[in-house]
Formats: sequence, C-alpha cells, structure tokens
Amino acid sequence: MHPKAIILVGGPSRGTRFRPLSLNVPKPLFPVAGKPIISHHIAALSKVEDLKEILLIGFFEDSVFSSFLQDAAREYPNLHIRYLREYQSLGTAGGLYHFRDEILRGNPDQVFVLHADVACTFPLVAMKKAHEGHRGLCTILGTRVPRDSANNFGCLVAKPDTNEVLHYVEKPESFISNLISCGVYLFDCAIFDEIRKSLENKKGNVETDIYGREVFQDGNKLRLEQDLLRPLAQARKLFVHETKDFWRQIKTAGSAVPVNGLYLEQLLQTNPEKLAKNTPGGPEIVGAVYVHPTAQIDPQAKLGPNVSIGPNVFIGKGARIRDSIVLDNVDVKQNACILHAIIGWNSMIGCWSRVEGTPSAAHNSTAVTKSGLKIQSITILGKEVSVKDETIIRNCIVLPHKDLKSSCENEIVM
Ligand SMILES: Nc1nc2c(ncn2[C@@H]2O[C@H](COP(=O)(O)OP(=O)(O)O[C@H]3O[C@H](CO)[C@@H](O)[C@H](O)[C@@H]3O)[C@@H](O)[C@H]2O)c(=O)[nH]1
Repeated sequence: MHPKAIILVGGPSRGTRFRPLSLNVPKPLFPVAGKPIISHHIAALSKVEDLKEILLIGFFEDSVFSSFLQDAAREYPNLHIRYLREYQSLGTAGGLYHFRDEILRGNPDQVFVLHADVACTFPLVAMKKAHEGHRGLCTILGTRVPRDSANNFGCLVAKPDTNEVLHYVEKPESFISNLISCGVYLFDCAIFDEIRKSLENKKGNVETDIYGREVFQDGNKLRLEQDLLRPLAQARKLFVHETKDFWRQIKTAGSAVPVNGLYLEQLLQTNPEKLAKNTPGGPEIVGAVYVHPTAQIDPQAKLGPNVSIGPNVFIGKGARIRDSIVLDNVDVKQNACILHAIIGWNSMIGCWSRVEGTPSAAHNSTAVTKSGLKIQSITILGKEVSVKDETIIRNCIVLPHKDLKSSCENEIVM
C-alpha cells in the first residue's frame, strides 16, 4: 500500500477565534510544545510506512508556508511536503477535488486527510491497519466526548462489533451520540468517484452569481462532512477507529495552553530528552517543560508544569511560570508570575507583576464569550505588549502593542 497525506490548513478568514495571536502567525504555524501545530501532524505522518508526500491545502498566500516548508524539508529529507493554494475557500472537500490530479499523481492507493486544527496522538498506523481489515472506503478517527459538548462535532453511531458507521450527523441539534469525528480520515483513492457523484448531486443546487458564474447555493463549497461522509455512511462504506488517547480541537487561542500540556506530557513519555531538566545551579523545573536552547532562564526562576518557552526569551530571578506559553523574545522581569497565559512575541512583563488566567473547565469548549460576556479563561497578551511593574492582568485578552500601566480584570483590551 502506498498512501499520501493531506493537511487541511484553512485560510486567513478562518482563524478569527484564534485572535489576537492569528494576527501575527497563521494558526497552523502557532507553536505548541516547541513546534508549529502542524509539525505534530507531520511527525506522526512521517512514521507511516511508504508515505512519501504530504500536501498542505488551504487558501493562505503562498509565502505564508515557505520558511516552514524549508525547515520541514531539512527535518524530513525523505518526505516531499508542498503547499497547494485554493483560489478561495472551497470547503473541506472542495480542495481535495480541485487538486485531485496532484493528489492522484504517482498512483497512491490511500489518502490520509487531517484537519490542521486538532491535536491528538494521531494513531495513523493503527488506523491504517484497521482500514485494511474492512471493506469500507473511509476510516474516520473517533473519540468519546462529554455528552453536553458532542453536538459541536460530527457525531457517529457505529455498530460496536464491526465499527461500521450507521449514521453520521454533522453538529446535530439534539444528542445523537458522544462518539465524534476527530477530523482525521483515511480514504481509499476510489473516494474521488464518490466526490464526483456528490458534486453531480449538488449540481441541482447550482445558481448563477452576479458575474454569471455557476455557484452552489451554499457558496460554491463542497463539504467533506455533509456531502461525502453522510452518504458514505448511508452506503455502509464508512468505518470508525476509536482512540482512547487524548484529542482536542484548537479553535480559540486559549485552547493552545491545554494542548501544549498534552503534547508536553506525550514528549515526557516518548522523548524526555527534548524537555528541560533540573540541573545543579539551574532553574527549578516541575513536570513537563520545553525551553528553547536560546532562552535564558535565571537559576532562581521556577517553571512548570505545562510551560513552553520560545527562542530568545529572558526570564529573571524569582519569576514563576506555569501552564503557559511564552513566545519569542519575551522579557520576564524579576519575581513576575505568569499562570494560565500566553505571552505574545516581544512582550515585556514588569517586576512583581502577575499575568494570570483561569483554566478552562469545559472540555473542548470553543467559545470565547457567552451571552455577550467574555468567559473566564486563559489570559492572552498579543505581540509587543508591555506590562508595567507591580500590575495584575487577570482573565484578559490584550491586543498587540498595548502598554498596560494599571491592573485589569475580565477585559478585552483593544
Ligand atoms: N483547505 C481548506 N481547508 C478548510 C476549509 N474550510 C475548513 N478548512 C479546514 O478544515 C478543518 C475543519 O474546519 P471547520 O470547517 O471549521 O470544521 P469544524 O467546526 O472544526 O468541524 C469539523 O472538525 C471536527 C473535528 O475537529 C469534526 O468533529 C466535525 O465533524 C467537522 O469535520 C480546519 O483545519 C480548517 O482549517 C476550506 O475551505 N479549505
């Protein structure tokens, strides 16, 4: 078997809940556990036997991924990784169909499709084995979520003995099942015939726009979920492979903090040498902590658990950081405290200041506000924010380039 892989990276109009961080970096390249979100996908794909090509498909400018692709080519010399740009958002299956000739070049027999905005252990090898053991056209990675959040996802009802999916409903209005789609699929290449069929069905929905072009009623998009997976389930060609490992969506900026923690914990089990260690005369490290080799940490600082420190960060004496991501070139002065927060590039946190958020209780919550009010959650400072000495910033989202001279709580600082 010779598989290829696609990562659906979306485009600039989609990362809005990831603001203010997506103002400076596209969400798929935001670093968690020391590397861009989609590097975790690529690391897992690199372990699939005979997989040689990965296509990132999205509607960002071409230049957005160029330096990432150069780094990836150095790290994975045996993988060919490219970016293919949709001229506009074509929907989760539209890009697959548009680039079908590229995808089918070299005659692969299977295609992995991974959403960029999910984090998990990506058990792709196990999924492939399961896929080859049944007669379906697609195996979907599934996970169980709490009942009250299930309706935010694609819900699956499957036969427990065969894992055959009997019903697939995308974000149903009422509860159907707590087994949901993780946004990770393995398709046989015969799927392109099914996409063609579903396109033909949609042709009945064609209208003409003001420029005389043919568009589908739902904005010229082909949706993997409604237009493909649902009919596949009806035809009994969809199977689920349930994972018991962690799985999270990365929608809001704050969701990067728990995801950072999960990936760091995974590293602690698989590659502990990549994490910071307690050394004589070094800072105190608690649990899983990643520190970039160029960062300077005072020996009297205390970090962790669940902390990632980016390149060229400086952390002063007596500083305390836990459950946080500190991005490049941040200066954390003496005795500052950072808890449940993301500190944007080039920011400065003054002496004895506190920047803190609240851990989000809701599993896989995707909302930033509820009934028009900001939900208490991770505090996020955008790029180049400065926090004056002895100031407390609690449960806030702060846009880039702000100078915070007095304390604030539960605010979106614009
Ligand atoms: N290339 C491309 N990518 C897209 C497009 N639209 C969305 N994507 C990418 O496709 C993924 C899914 O995005 P959404 O459309 O926002 O769907 P969702 O609300 O996250 O729900 C989907 O994912 C859940 C798992 O995270 C599923 O449970 C659910 O069924 C559904 O597939 C993201 O990585 C997003 O960047 C598009 O037009 N083009």
